[in-house]
Amino acid sequence: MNRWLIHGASQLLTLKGASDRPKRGKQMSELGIIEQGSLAIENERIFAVGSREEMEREVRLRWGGLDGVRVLNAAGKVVMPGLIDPHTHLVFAGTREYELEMRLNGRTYLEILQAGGGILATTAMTRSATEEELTEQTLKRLDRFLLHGVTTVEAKSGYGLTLQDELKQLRVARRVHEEHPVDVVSTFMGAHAIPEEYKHDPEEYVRLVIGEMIPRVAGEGLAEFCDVFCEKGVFSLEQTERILTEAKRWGLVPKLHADELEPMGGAELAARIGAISADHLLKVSDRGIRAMAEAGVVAVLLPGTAFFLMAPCARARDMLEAGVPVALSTDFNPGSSPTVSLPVIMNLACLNMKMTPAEVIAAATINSAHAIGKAGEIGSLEPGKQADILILDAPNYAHLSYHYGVNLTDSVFKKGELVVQGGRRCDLPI
Ligand SMILES: N=CN[C@@H](CCC(=O)O)C(=O)O
Ligand SMILES: [Zn+2]
Repeated sequence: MNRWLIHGASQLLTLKGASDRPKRGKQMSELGIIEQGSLAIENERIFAVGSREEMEREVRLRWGGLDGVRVLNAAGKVVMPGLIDPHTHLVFAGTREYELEMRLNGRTYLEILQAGGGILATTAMTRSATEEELTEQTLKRLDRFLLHGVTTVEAKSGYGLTLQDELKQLRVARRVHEEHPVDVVSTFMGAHAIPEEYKHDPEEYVRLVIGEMIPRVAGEGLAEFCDVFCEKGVFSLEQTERILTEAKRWGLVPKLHADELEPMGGAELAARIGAISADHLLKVSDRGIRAMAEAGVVAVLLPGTAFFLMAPCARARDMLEAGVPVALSTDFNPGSSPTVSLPVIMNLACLNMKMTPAEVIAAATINSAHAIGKAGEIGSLEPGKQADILILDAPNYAHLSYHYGVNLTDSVFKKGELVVQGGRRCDLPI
């Protein structure tokens, strides 16, 4: 029996009460804080949460004392749900550091893509890599996510762009999910770019995505979601709608890269088609914001991408005021956001989108869990939920957005196992 008592945190952030529906508006600032909070774990799950005194009583009653219970003293620390990253392009080969200089010299992100670079450069490198090579590189990245307090990531395919190479990426995502403590939730994104070989007949590629890729991915149970890069010169609104409609028919839940570089009506489509999230949204219209609020589509905002592409951020405050549930993500990928640090993204969300330190915590935990349909299991510290827990070396939550670029992760529990302690992996053989 695995039993832990995490004891006497200066702040324990429960984020309770939002497992059924994501937090919106003022709820985003309510973190359900327990001062001098304690939490008990039994096997993979949280079994009780409360004040120090309540938990001492509970532990005596339920466990008959502390025999066989491991105790972690969290005095002076913050205990909170493990961070959840709901939008990454985790599985790829190679890097694109040279594009930074091209962009600094005035080339735009889309120009680089249209010239066969960008996503297409990573596609070429990913196609040439073996499943073994991709697995090894992806496991390393997951280690880095974990050391930054992240316990679940969503991962998109989209650097294969052939049936076999898309399946290869998704198989790697499944394999690392099984091998690594961080949970990986998969999204099929065959419609990430038009591959070179279909440049002169993009419609033919859309037919391939719809007719062959979606049935195979869904048939093999390799993804839960389907995403499309709905953007000028990439996939049109009409093509996006066709792809996502077919995905739905196969049981894949729609997501969208929406209104990132040009206003395309992506947010409106997300609402209309019943997408679980619409992501990016730098150029979203007022109508799109209203439609998302009405339909309850989670806005996954990616201020690290805006920062790295030197673009103005999404209008987070307008979305929050309109009642759109907001989540945050790294958008980790080799082109537009090569960072694994969700805490840095939270800091950027405060400084560049004027979200508060409390709002960004709700956005990167319970609302991120909603963006990937997992809020019944993770995203808050409540009895019965998976024991995915982050302990910060800081006396209150505001430190997370304040020490920018500093990793405050002290300890991490994943499914009730202590996997990071003192900022280092502690579950590996020496
Ligand atoms: N915008 C499209 N896709 C990714 C970037 C992928 C890449 O540049 O490799 C994004 O979300 O930013
Ligand atoms: Zn993306």
